[in-house]
Formats: sequence, C-alpha cells, structure tokens
Amino acid sequence: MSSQRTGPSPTSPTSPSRRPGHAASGSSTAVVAADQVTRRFGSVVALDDVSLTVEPGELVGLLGPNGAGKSTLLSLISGQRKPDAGTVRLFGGDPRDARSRVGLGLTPQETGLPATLKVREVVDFVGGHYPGPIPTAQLLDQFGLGELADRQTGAMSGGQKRRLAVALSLVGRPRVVLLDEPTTGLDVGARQALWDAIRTYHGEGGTVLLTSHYLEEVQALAERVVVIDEGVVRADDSLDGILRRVSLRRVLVRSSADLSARPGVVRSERRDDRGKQELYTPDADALVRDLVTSGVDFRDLEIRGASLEEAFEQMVAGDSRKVSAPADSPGSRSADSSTEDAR
Ligand SMILES: Nc1ncnc2c1ncn2[C@@H]1O[C@H](COP(=O)(O)OP(=O)(O)OP(=O)(O)O)[C@@H](O)[C@H]1O
Repeated sequence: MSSQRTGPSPTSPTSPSRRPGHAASGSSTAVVAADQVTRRFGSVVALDDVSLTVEPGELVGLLGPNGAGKSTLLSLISGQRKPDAGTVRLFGGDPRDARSRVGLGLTPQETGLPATLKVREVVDFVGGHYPGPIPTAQLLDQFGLGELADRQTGAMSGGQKRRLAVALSLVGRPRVVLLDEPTTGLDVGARQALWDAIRTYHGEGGTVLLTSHYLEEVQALAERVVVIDEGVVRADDSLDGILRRVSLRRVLVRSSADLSARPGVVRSERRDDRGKQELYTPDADALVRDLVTSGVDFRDLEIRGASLEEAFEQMVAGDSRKVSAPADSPGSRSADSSTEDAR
C-alpha cells in the first residue's frame, strides 16, 4: 500500500479530543454533530432521538444489524435527507447546504458507475470537481486498480467496483469520509487492502465514519464504536470499552434445575427438553464454583468463549442492558412495513 498522501490538507486538525460515550455536541470544532435526531419513513421510525458527535481525526465505527438506521444516519449527515426532529451539523453548517459538504467524501452502500466509462475516466471525472484532487494514477495504484485503468467499469467485478467506489470518496482529499459498508463483497485480500487505505487516510488526519454489520471490521479499524439498533444508540464507547462489554463466556451444562437465575448468569437458553442449558456469563470460573458449592445437580459441563459476533447479537437483540448495561437504552419499537420515502 502506498504511503503517498491521500488525506486531508496538512492544515487539517489531527488531534481529536474524543469523548466516547458523549453524544450531543458541545464542541464548535465537531466535524459531525447530530443532536436528538429523529427520522421516520411513514410509520417506520428509522432513527429515534439519536445524538452523535464526531471530532476531527476520529475513526468511528457505526455498528448495527440490518435496518438499524445506519444508512439513514449517514444520509442525514451527508445532506441527502433531513431529520424530522433534531439538528444535524456538518463542519458546523447545514449539510443540505452544498458549502457545508466541501470536504466531505462519501461511499454509499450501492454505487452506480457509468458502465461504458473507463476506470481512469471515472476517476478523472469525479476528481475534476475538486480543486486539488489526488492524481488518478496514484489513487488507482493505492487501491490496487492500476492495471484496470483502461477497463470499462461495466466489466469490473463487484469487489473491484467496491474498491473504486471507496477510492472515489477520497479523490478530492476530503476532511471526512462516510463509508457505508465499504468492504461488502470483497475477498480477504481486497478487504485488507481497503482497510490499509482507510488507515492511511486516517493516519494523515482524516476523519472517518464507517458503517458495518461486522464486529471484526469495526474492531480492525475503529477507535470508537457506536452501536445502533432499531434506530437507537445502544452504546457509544472506545473500542476497548465495547469489547469489554461483549466478553462473555458460554457455559453448557445439563441439570434438572433451572440455572438461569444463578449468580453471574446474564442470559440463558434451554437447548433441549432434557435439561441442557446454555448460560452466558462474564465469569465462567465463578459460575462453576457456584454450581459446585451450591450442591445443585449438574453434568456434561462445557465452557466455551462466546464469539464477539454472538455477544454483539445479544447486545442488539432487544435486551442490551443485560449484556452491556449501557446507561440509558430506550425501549425498542417495531420497524418495518413502510416503503415510503418521506424525504
Ligand atoms: N426510503 C425508505 N422508505 C421506507 N423505509 C425506509 C427507507 N429507508 C430506510 N427505511 C427503513 O428505515 C429503517 C432503517 O434503515 P437503514 O437503511 O437506515 O438501516 P441500516 O442500518 O443501514 O440497514 P442495513 O445494514 O441493512 O443497510 C429500516 O426499517 C428501513 O426499512
């Protein structure tokens, strides 16, 4: 991966004052400030009183399952939609005002590339809208697309198109990029290359807000993680803080007793009707000690690590307080059924 500059101008701020866990903006320098934002589509509440501040130089991962509201939030920040309630600021201005979007790069979830244009022509075209774009050859090299410069975009693979889409978000040397699932459809090598490009951009002072379904992706890149589910921010913390919340162990055991209320059990499931139970706990050793000393009957004990993915699923599956105890998780709502675009 090239170490050549792809990021913001040398005058861009590079030392963020991060405030994980704090949402509404009190900072006049915030790149993004969403304050108590609600956005509905007909009867669907896509975002419910969401507040989020991103300071210069932060790399924030927005993590959540399908339909959580991630893309909707990015569309408000990029000025494509407006909130029904609350305010959104981009570089201190209204993102629907084009002047506020100078310095914004965006890779939407789906990108339409003109099929008959060559790769280099698309980069030239998009770069031509900016005062000091990254030279096309340099950008294509950085994204491993140099050999495809003369190929029509219609003849690119899905993964190659995705890389080009992310490259295009950086061509104008933005100060912030919004990346909506940047590595969807990429193989392992391409994903790593793209992560490198994002790290390089961030390392040079760029601000990044990226969405993903994948904890691994956010773990690989982000310093701060915002977990969103059903339009509600469930957690906003440093990466370490989030990982601590999801570091559960899984204890599989057979017992005639119901063990779901044993000390330290934060969640349990019955695996069959012969007493097999799956118990989630942050401290498996303590749970085993409790089982032994309490005299409760049990057998077939197994202890496994809960994968991060599993733990995250619990965190967003409705009762996040049991797992992660975020301070103030509002209740959940149903969110489906409308197709209205109430822009
Ligand atoms: N144009 C629209 N019309 C109607 N409903 C919409 C529209 N856009 C989004 N929604 C709904 O708003 C909710 C949030 O959608 P959004 O696309 O923001 O979620 P997401 O977290 O980005 O999901 P995914 O990870 O699947 O992309 C969903 O229930 C979705 O169906």
